[in-house]
Parts: sequence; C-alpha cells; structure tokens
Amino acid sequence: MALSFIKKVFTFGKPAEEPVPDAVERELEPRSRDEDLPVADDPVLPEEMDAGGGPAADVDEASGEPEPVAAETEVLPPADHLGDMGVVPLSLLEAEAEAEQDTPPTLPGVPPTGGGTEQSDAARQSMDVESESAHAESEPAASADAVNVAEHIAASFPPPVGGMPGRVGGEAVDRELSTETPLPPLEMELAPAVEPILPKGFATGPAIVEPQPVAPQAKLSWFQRLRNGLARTSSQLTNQITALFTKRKLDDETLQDLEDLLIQADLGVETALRVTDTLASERYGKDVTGEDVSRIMASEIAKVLKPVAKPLQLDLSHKPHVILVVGVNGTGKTTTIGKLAAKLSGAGLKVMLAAGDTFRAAAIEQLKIWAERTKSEFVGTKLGADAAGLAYDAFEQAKAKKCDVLIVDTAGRLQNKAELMAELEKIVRVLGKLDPDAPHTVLQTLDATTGQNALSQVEIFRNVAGVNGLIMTKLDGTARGGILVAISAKHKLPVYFIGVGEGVDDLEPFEAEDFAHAIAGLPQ
Ligand SMILES: Nc1nc2c(ncn2[C@@H]2O[C@H](COP(=O)(O)OP(=O)(O)OP(=O)(O)O)[C@@H](O)[C@H]2O)c(=O)[nH]1
Repeated sequence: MALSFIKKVFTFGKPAEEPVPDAVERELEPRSRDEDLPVADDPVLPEEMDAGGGPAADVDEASGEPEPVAAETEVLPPADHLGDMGVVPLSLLEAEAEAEQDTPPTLPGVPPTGGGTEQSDAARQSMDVESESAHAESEPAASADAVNVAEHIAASFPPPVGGMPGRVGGEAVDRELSTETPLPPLEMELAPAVEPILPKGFATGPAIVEPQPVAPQAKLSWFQRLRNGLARTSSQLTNQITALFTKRKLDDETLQDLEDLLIQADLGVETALRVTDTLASERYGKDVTGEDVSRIMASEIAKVLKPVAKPLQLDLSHKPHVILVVGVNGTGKTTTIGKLAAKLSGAGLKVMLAAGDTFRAAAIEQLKIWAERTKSEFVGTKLGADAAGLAYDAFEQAKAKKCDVLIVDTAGRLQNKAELMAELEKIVRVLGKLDPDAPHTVLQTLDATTGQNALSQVEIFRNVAGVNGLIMTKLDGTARGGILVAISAKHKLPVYFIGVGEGVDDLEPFEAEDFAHAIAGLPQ
C-alpha cells in the first residue's frame, strides 16, 4: 500500500509520455463520473487515512497550544490528495503531470522558482481545460464540478503534519518532503524495493536444497551383521572383563568373578567353567589382560560349538525328504522356511511348502507368497483346519509330484501349552504313517533375542516332536547369542543355520569359529 501511495504521490514527476498503468485507470475512471462526485461533500477516504485528516497537530510544549500547521498545509500539491482520494479523473492527473513537466517539483519551504502556487495554478488550468474537453459534450458540468470537489477535498484534508507514520512509509516520506533538495527522478524512488528486515534465524527467497551425494551403502558381510547383532553381548562382556582384570593378578577371586560374568552372559555353567579352568591353568598368579581372557573365551566357546556346527543333511532317496519346522510363536519359522526353500530351489531341487500353521490366516498367506517367490509347490488349507490332516495331504501330494523336499510349517506354540504340544505330537505321528522315518528332519527355530527360556524350549520341543536340529534366528538384532552356547553344550543338537536378517538371503550356515569370535568381540 505504501508503494502504491508513493507511486501516486510522485506520478507528477513522471515523463508525460509514460503510460499510466491500467490498474490506476480502472481505479480512477469510475470515480470521475457524476455519480461519484456528490461524495465529495463526504469524501471516501482511502483505507489507510483517518477521517480526522491525519495525526493530531504537534503541541507547543511551552504554551500547550497546538502549533499552527497552515504553512505545511500548502506544501503538498492538491493532486496528491486528489489522487489518493481516488476521486480525480485520470485526465486531470495527466493534465497536471503535463503542467509540471517543465517545472520540476519543489519541496516545502523551498522558494518558488516558477513552481509552487504558480505550478498549482497552471496544473489546475490544465486540468480545467482537459476536464472540459473530455466531458464537454456529454457532461458539461462534470469537469468543473470535479475540480471544485478536488479543491474542496484538498482544503478539507491538510497534508499530514510530521508525516503519517504507518501510512505512506512514514518517516521515509517525511524525510523526502522536508529535504531542501529537489526530488530524485521517479525511477530512482521506485527502484529499491524495501526489503523487510527479518528476525535472526529467518531468510527470504526460495529454499535452496543442496543435493547430498548419496554414498553407496556398503552391504555388510554376514559376519559384520552377526557381530553387530552380538555387539550387546560382546561389549558388555569385554567391558566387564577389562574392568575385572585391570592391574590384577589372576587369583581365585577374579576367577570366581569371571565365572559369574560368563554365566550372566547366558553362556552356561559348563562353558563358564571351561573358560576359567583354561585361564587358571595358563595364567594363575600372573598378570592377565582383558584380551587374554577374550582370546581364551573365544577358543573355549568354539570348542563347544564346533561339534554342533553341521550341514543340514538331506536324504533325497526319500522323495521327499520331509522337514518339519517347529518352535515358539514368532521365532521365525515361516521366514526361515522361505529362506530354506530359496536355497533349495535355487539349487535345482523340487520343493513343496505345506501351510501347517492353520491358526493364523496371515501365516498361510505368508507361506504362499514365499512359495511363489521361490517357485515352490504350495499346499494349504482353510483357517482352523486340522494341521495333522494338512501335513498328511501335503506329504501325499509331494510324493505324487516327486518333490525332493517337503517343508511343513506349524503354528507357533509355547512349550508349556500341553494341548498344543499334543497337536504337534499328532503331526509327527501322522507323517510317520506314510514313511516311518518321517519327518526326517525336525527343525526348531530359536529367537536369539530370547535368553534362558530358549533352554527349556529346546528341552520340551525335543521331547515332544523329536527336534533333531536347530536354527537360531534374529542374530542381526539385539541378540543374546550366549544361550546358543549353553544349549549346544547341554543338548549337542546340530545347529544348521543362523538368521541374520529378514531377507531371503539372510540365512547363513552356522560357523562355530565366527560365532565364538563375534561373542568375544574379536575379529573374524
Ligand atoms: N531381524 C530378523 N528378523 C527375523 C528373522 N527371522 C524372522 N524374522 C522376523 O520375525 C518375525 C516373525 O517371523 P515368522 O517367520 O512369522 O515367525 P513364525 O515363527 O512363523 O511366527 P508364528 O507363526 O506366529 O509362530 C517376522 O517379522 C520375521 O520377518 C531374522 O533372522 N532376523
């Protein structure tokens, strides 16, 4: 608004040939008509002007009387007000502009050099002439009325005293008006757009987003993922071991403390004793570093795990070799089946997947998707159907289709739910009707984030379903892998694979040395 006002104020300094913007014309034209003129008695003020004719006059401090403002009343040419009132016909403005062309505008207080009152008179004459010629035919009285109204308004609204803060740019305009020098050319006045001064922390203009170079994400090796997964166990262990053996000779007390630490890390009493016995035999009474302990610990863990780190043996003479997958809810049975199927069909074997988890609709769907992804045969049934019956049907179909491997999924169940464990027993029994050796492999999945409870899981599933092999899943997460050492020491069941992610390729053959090193926080 301030800018538009300034434009209006300085329109008279523009060269005559400069076209008046359409917008101004549109604004002014209708108001030059007769119907607008009567308003002159009760002028319509621009929004930004007060009806009181601007701010109150300054008060003389000594007398308390308002200071006279008459001198300043004259300083603004009448057209200023008229233009801003929006009641002057465009033709009048143009006439005044022409009249001023030869006479540069002067400022208040500057002695007239052919301008001032004369200038105003000349402009008025021009305006009269223009007005008359513009409206002579159709509205002979209108132009005269317009001038009269304009003069009336000019007289009624004295120019602001001390400027109009917040109206037309306030101070900036005041300074221009009170200066003794001629006004600069219009272009110079309009050119510098007044940039708002923003508070600290802000900026104007479109946000510039620097493209960030995308660093190719290096795929972690499975050992790195295993180490990351076991980092919680290993760092806790190594920190405690380092703290225990700082500046201490190996004695009975430190050995007892070490044993406690290893048991707390789920490694089991047997493995803990193996580590402390070996340490004592090598370093008793001597200085021991944390690294010495880690090395011996890794070595003893590897000794426990090596006998169980075996490949999953398939007897393909069976056609199919039946693998039954069991375990507690959410331990990764279905996902692991998908990963196994991917490996087997990738190797050219004909695989069938049977959705024996009839408790969960999503589990059936999940296995079906895995079958599609791995190009395996799929046998499913409806939700709540008898799982043993489904397993039997699938076995028959796999035989008929000469599948190499049949993998049967089962619903997750807690080992302490007798009824559900009995159902599992039934599945095993039914499969044995078609082949006395079936299921040939009973795989149990163990969630590596579970601690001591995994020991009892293996115990009971082994007894009920004849588990003869293990897969530990979720070793990529915040795993507590120590329990696998305890389970291996106790049950000596083969550990075939470990899961190090949710992806199809995230199933790795179990490697005793790597696992031992990862737990001890040592490199591969
Ligand atoms: N991070 C990680 N997640 C896994 C792994 N294996 C399985 N999961 C995830 O664990 C969750 C449970 O896996 P499922 O395969 O559905 O487990 P389930 O034993 O079949 O589940 P229920 O049928 O409910 O008993 C899913 O979100 C899997 O993606 C693994 O090795 N690492």
